[in-house]
Amino acid sequence: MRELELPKVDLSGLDLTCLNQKTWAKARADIDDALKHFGAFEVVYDEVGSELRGGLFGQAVPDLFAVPDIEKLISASEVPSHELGTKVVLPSHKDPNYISIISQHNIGGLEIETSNGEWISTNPIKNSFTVLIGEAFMAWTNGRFQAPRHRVKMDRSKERYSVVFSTIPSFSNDVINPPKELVDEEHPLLFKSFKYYDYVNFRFSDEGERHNDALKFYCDA
Ligand SMILES: O=C(O)CCC(=O)C(=O)O
Ligand SMILES: [Fe+2]
Repeated sequence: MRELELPKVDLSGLDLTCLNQKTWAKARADIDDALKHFGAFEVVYDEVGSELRGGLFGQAVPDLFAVPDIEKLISASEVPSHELGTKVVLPSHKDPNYISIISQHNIGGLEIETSNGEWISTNPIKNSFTVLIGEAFMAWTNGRFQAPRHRVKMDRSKERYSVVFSTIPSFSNDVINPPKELVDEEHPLLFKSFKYYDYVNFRFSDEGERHNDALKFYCDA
């Protein structure tokens, strides 16, 4: 059986000052298709060069983990030898935010769940990032795009770094409401408008953690 793969969208060389070019129209259509089907895609972007990545993973991230308090956290999670082997180290979840752009270094392990419950392994290459949408963006699109569940599975004896760039609403203007163009008879409103940070507080509360679909419970229309 062929292994499932996330769709790849190549944005290398696209001119950011000229968004009405044909190449952008194709990129937008590819992204729209990927987000409708998977809520995620692999973006190839050569402009983030190996030097920048090298600086991030070769220096900035290890330096961060060398800070004493962070080191304590790492050693607290050192793995007993009987638990070695490939395991889920970050349980399946949806991100609450708009968009996560994830860069994995050397050791992959991020997996995305499809709508029929299959898991897709990501295969990050040197010039790619995994992009996935969160619950706030799903609500803003009135469910046109689904926020995918994802998890990290890896051999726990290895050292893995990943960096997540996350887009979130501003503190002063955090009400999530779909634009009126995305709500009509065929697409009735799915989520009542909600304040993002109130939802995040609920999501990570004991009660919120008990719900498999916290967003639906919190603001189902
Ligand atoms: O480490 C990764 O690849 C993913 C991390 C993640 O899903 C998260 O921080 O929400
Ligand atoms: Fe996540």
